[in-house]
Amino acid sequence: MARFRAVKFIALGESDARLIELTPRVDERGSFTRIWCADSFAAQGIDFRPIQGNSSLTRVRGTIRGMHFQRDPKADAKIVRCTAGRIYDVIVDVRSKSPTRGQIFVSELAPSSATMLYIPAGFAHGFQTLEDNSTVEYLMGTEYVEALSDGFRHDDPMVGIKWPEPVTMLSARDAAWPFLSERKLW
Ligand SMILES: Cc1cn([C@H]2C[C@H](O)[C@@H](COP(=O)(O)OP(=O)(O)O[C@H]3O[C@H](C)C(=O)[C@H](O)[C@H]3O)O2)c(=O)[nH]c1=O
Repeated sequence: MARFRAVKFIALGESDARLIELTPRVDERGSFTRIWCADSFAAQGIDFRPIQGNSSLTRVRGTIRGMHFQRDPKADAKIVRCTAGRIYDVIVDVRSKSPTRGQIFVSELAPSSATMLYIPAGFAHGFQTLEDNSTVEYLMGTEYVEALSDGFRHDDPMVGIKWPEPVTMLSARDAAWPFLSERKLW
């Protein structure tokens, strides 16, 4: 029985976030790709178990979703994958005691790249779409708790994220986050 070739975990800077290179198995019908494998994550020392799966469709290029995170005790680790279109994905370490606190890590995700992103609990996450009709699939390590849902502005000067394109759409909630200078986040 042919074994699946292992996926490849690539560290993002000095952080515990990982870009994961998947291994599509191609044949004349198309391809088959293993997305989640407990053994692969355990072998990397990553304690992550999917609890919930989500999918978002974003119709207009240039839309930004984020920056979002869930507060303790339900800080959410997640696996993120772009299954249609293309996204400029941004994570920011908001853990007050982390050696990479406040650091920004950027990845471009698209179906063709056969990659996905492991985002540990304690990171804020957001993305800007680089094509119309971009779909993002998530595996979440905790359930969604609206009361613990939190975030900050995509253009918060205390963070300094550089987005690649003009912003075309933003939810009212994402436009209304307080500036970090008005709150103590880390
Ligand atoms: C996250 C979530 C949301 N919802 C409900 C709440 C709203 O009624 C609706 C849309 O939620 P929201 O506007 O927060 O969707 P996004 O702006 O795409 O938020 C996501 O975008 C950034 C980039 C992320 O990393 C998070 O996964 C998530 O916060 O779905 C649920 O029912 N379950 C959930 O797990």
